[in-house]
Amino acid sequence: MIETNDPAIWRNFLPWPGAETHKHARGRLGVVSGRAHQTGAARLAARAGLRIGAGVVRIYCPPDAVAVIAPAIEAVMLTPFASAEALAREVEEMDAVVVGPAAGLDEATVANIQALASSGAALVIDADGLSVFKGRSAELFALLDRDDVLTPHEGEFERLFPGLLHRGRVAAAAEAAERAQAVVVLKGAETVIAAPDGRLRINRNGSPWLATAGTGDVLSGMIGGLMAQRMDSFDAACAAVWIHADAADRFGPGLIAEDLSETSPVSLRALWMAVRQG
Ligand SMILES: NC(=O)C1=CN([C@@H]2O[C@H](COP(=O)(O)OP(=O)(O)OC[C@H]3O[C@@H](n4cnc5c(N)ncnc54)[C@H](O)[C@@H]3O)[C@@H](O)[C@H]2O)[C@@H](O)CC1
Ligand SMILES: Nc1ncnc2c1ncn2[C@@H]1O[C@H](COP(=O)(O)OP(=O)(O)O)[C@@H](O)[C@H]1O
Repeated sequence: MIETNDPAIWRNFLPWPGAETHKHARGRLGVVSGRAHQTGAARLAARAGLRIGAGVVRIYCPPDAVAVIAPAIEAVMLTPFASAEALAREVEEMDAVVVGPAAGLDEATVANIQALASSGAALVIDADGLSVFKGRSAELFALLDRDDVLTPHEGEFERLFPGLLHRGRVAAAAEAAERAQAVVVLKGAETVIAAPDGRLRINRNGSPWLATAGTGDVLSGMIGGLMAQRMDSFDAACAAVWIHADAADRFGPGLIAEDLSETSPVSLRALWMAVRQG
């Protein structure tokens, strides 16, 4: 019997600010943007990370993207980087970093992930950050720590683990976490979350309203936002997957990815009240 991803399991581990908290202590999240014509995904992830409680969120972007992103953000901050080495230096202060959404399927993305892996930040790798390693997944796995998180949909999963889905989604996710030695979030109507130590949960509050562009980018930001606040990566992934779906369900018809960050505080408040009531 696979454990259902029930909030009662991780609710008490959710991070809340205390009287002595300041924004840097609360947790710092970095999000790597793609080039000038591919910046929306990073902005979606960054806003989601801020909404879920990271105290500081900074987008790192190629220099050509500054003029596009700067007018489209407020609380989220922005730093350009001109090379993978520069990115590695800039993210030194970050607790967690999201990389991959609309990053581009090219060697620059590979180099950026290699550079990020040498930083102290825990990584959430999504979208192009996964697809770019098609046919060379061992290179990606060699870079990962056990607290890093991969967030593939089935198409991306097949690129990294060809043929594995034939075993069924649950067995496939568990084997993938073992091979990657990282947390794997296999997205879908019932998202499966697997850790390299064998922990395994299946999420059953999935919402079909999530079947719209950019919702995966939001999820990566939510996971990264909780990891930046030092929540265990597996629990952070489980909590974010549940909150993401709960927020979608609360919004319902007409949902677009942008709405998730605006609705997630309602989900968070319900969890916060449940924790306070013991
Ligand atoms: N606002 C934005 O800037 C957005 C940017 N996005 C970025 O755009 C880039 C390309 O996105 P694409 O949607 O083309 O790339 P995908 O890898 O999602 O899709 C490419 C192909 O993969 C397969 N596929 C997709 N989802 C699948 C699923 N759930 N199960 C099985 N197969 C599936 C389909 O054959 C699809 O044509 C990515 O970097 C992505 O992060 C998207 O996240 C959408 C929003
Ligand atoms: N029918 C569905 N039921 C429940 N959740 C869904 C459904 N379709 C998509 N989702 C969720 O929506 C998100 C889509 O992510 P992804 O495919 O990466 O999209 P994008 O790349 O556009 O951001 C995932 O969290 C996935 O679990």
